[in-house]
Amino acid sequence: MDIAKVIVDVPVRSTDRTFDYSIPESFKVWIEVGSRVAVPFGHRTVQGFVVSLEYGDIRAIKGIKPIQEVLDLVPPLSPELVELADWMSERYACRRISALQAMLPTALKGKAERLISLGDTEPEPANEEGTLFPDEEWFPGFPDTGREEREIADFVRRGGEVSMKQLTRAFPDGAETIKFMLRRGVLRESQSIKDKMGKKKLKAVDLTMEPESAREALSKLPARSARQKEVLSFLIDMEAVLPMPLKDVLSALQVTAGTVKGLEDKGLIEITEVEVYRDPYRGRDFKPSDPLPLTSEQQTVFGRIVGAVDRQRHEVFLLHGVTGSGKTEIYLQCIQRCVDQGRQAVVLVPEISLTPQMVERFKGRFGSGVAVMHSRLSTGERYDEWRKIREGKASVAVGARSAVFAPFSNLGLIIMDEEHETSYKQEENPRYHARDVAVRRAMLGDAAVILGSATPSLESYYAARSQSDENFSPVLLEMPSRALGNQLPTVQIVDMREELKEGNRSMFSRGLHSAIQSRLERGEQTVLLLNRRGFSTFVMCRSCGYVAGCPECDISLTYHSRSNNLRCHYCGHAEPAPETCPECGSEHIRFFGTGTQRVEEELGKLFPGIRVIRMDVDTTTEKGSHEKLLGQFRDKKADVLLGTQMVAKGLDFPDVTLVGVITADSALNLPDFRAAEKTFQLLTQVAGRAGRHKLPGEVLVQSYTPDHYSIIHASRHDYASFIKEELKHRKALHYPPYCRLILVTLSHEQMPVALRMAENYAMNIQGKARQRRWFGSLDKLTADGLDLLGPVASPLPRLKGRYRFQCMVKWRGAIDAIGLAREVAEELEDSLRDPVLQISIDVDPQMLM
Ligand SMILES: Nc1ncnc2c1ncn2[C@@H]1O[C@H](COP(=O)(O)OP(=O)(O)OP(=O)(O)O)[C@@H](O)[C@H]1O
Ligand SMILES: [Zn+2]
Ligand SMILES: [Zn+2]
Repeated sequence: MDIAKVIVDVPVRSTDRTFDYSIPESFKVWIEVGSRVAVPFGHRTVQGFVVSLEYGDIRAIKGIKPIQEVLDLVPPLSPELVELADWMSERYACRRISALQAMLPTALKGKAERLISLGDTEPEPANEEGTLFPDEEWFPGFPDTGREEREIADFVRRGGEVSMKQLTRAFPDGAETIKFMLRRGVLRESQSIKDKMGKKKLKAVDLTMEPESAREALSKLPARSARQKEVLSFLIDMEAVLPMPLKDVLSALQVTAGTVKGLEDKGLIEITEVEVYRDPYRGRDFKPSDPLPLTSEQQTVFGRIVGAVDRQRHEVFLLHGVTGSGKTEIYLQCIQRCVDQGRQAVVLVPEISLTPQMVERFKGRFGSGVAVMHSRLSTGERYDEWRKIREGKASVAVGARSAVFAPFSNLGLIIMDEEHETSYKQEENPRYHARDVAVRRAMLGDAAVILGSATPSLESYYAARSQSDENFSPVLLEMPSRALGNQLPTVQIVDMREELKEGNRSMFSRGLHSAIQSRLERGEQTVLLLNRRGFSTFVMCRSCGYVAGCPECDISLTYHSRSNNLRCHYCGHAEPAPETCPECGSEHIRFFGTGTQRVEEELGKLFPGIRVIRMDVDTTTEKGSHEKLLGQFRDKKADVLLGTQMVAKGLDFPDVTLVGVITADSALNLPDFRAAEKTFQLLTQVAGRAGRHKLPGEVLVQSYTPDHYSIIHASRHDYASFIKEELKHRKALHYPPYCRLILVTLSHEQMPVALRMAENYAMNIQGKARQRRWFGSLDKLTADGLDLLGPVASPLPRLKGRYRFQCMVKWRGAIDAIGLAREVAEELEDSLRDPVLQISIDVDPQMLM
């Protein structure tokens, strides 16, 4: 191969294509598709990724430059991942470089670095006058410039090559001289790519000779070197585990580094550096677990999945199993099958449920072969877990969203737990959804996919049922009963309007109050969920439960305090905020809001002495705090676990018999067409925490809209009925899964400019769609086509000093709407050449901000 096609890491759109570089002879064995290289680009050296290799006559290509450096011995990306990045760039209208970068740990985000080495010119000779007057006091105005120059040259010579940073640190006042030396060619500058974080090295001690000879040397050591003799004889005994970390030697024998150094000076041992992995779970024991005999329901599902795993065939399964049905056990046994075949597996879990309990279940079964990747690890730890995967030291990766890019070479199975979770969608560029990426990656590599959930997303469930999408038609597998044979907990809905009518203004209904009381008396535990999503943005009547909604869009209006009005973020409808309830005339109409802290205080007042663990963003920022709080709750150091969404998922505590939901409705009122779906999912999940073992569970759901179908169906554990009703709404209003969305946000520092751009964008995309005969209202479009809503101000109308407007493209069918949205954006950017203008494209948005 002679030519490498490289995607360069330069943040402008015009570079979103490959550039050709020649491959120097000495690099030919190292360069593969997926290699990371340093290449000259303009006047700089930049990082790039090799995406293909070609034969060719490099002399025929004018101006072709050679690759400067290969940055890793093992390419950080596989050909499969490179192909996946290509697909992502089309699927999500993002640049190829941002897709490639999303696949790598932060530690590998290389930056160019200036390197200084000696040039051909000799430094200035010693200044004779200067040597005559060594005290440097003579002749002000004639400093010995030669001396500083020689010192700098010596420093560079010793290092061979030093970075500009090191040099200026060593000679803080030497900038002038360094510049002068560079200009005369005494020093030479080059550029290289330096990683953000290196590998961790540890000093280690090793014998320089066979134990036999070492023993002989030991006997010859003089008696006064008693400490040294002790060290040497220890090392001889430990021969099998050498090299041994220096610090372990020091602490085992209580000797100083000087003693060990003495032995090195005598040539008996050597102190080397070994690479170590920063293991975030070092020193932690995980209870080993054996495969459980499967229940018959599990057996059926397992048989179906391993059929695909054994044949190494691409197939996608949607595993719909109620809470506690034993989905995790299925995951574990499928992984085992996959690993037995010499392939690897990835388990994706939502960040928030990547609890120690979860990690323990995988580490307990597969030991150190499990790499864990999540955002609470340090950059170094994450890098090392990633390396463990790339270097073949792990065969299972458990992690959040980005673990879908785990650099396995022969991935056979991808599992996505709680597949309905919105956190699988990345909200910043590249705006990918890990579910789609997982399915695509598995397709490229003949791997199986399991999407598991007690409440599958409408998109997945609909796709499984209709089998109409050729790229995504999962096989539906159901597990309707719990693995331990116990019942799902009973759920009671408490009408909070009634409570208010009867004079109870507290946030706890009488029912929930007495339920907590009885748990305290029986020594059982309670989980309390405060759903904070959507608080204080909507207007609700406390007397009748009325919520102000948009007459056009069937979603709630958002309150804007500055203008004191209510607005719809889909269509732009606005109206003044009401003083009294338009339904019942009550004055108890207000903006809703309650924090976990207030609930905690209230608990303390109502139940003196109650022990509460509060889990929310405030109490879990510190590293390890999550683990600590849950550990305390498991050890029964508290009666109540109170928290936000975090307490709803994945927890499996035997003594939790009561789950209380403070207000079920808050998320219902978000300006989001998925509000009902999210409410149903959250209630089902949190209810599933109760009565998972021997003791039966009870769930109390407080609500101001107890008749809402999402709440009623959740209380009956009736997924099918909920889906049926929700699909009806989606169909009538043309929302996914009956169409797809692209959210285009345009922002600028100047409001009128931003607005004009957004209007232009809308006009242009409509015009082009019309030309292609795609445009029309989805009501009337029977087949393929697109419609456009907006422009309207974004729900966050001003962000970081920028005004934001959005257009929503609704489309369906086989048209290339994504390509069109991108094309119109790029044309607008090209015609304006305004660097302040930003256009972001979010395909299949989850958050409509
Ligand atoms: N075959 C089995 N035999 C005995 N116990 C089992 C079996 N399968 C699962 N269990 C136990 O049942 C409980 C629930 O299982 P698990 O946590 O895997 O369910 P899940 O479907 O993942 O639940 P959730 O969606 O609520 O997190 C666990 O305590 C688990 O150890
Ligand atoms: Zn009212
Ligand atoms: Zn509206």
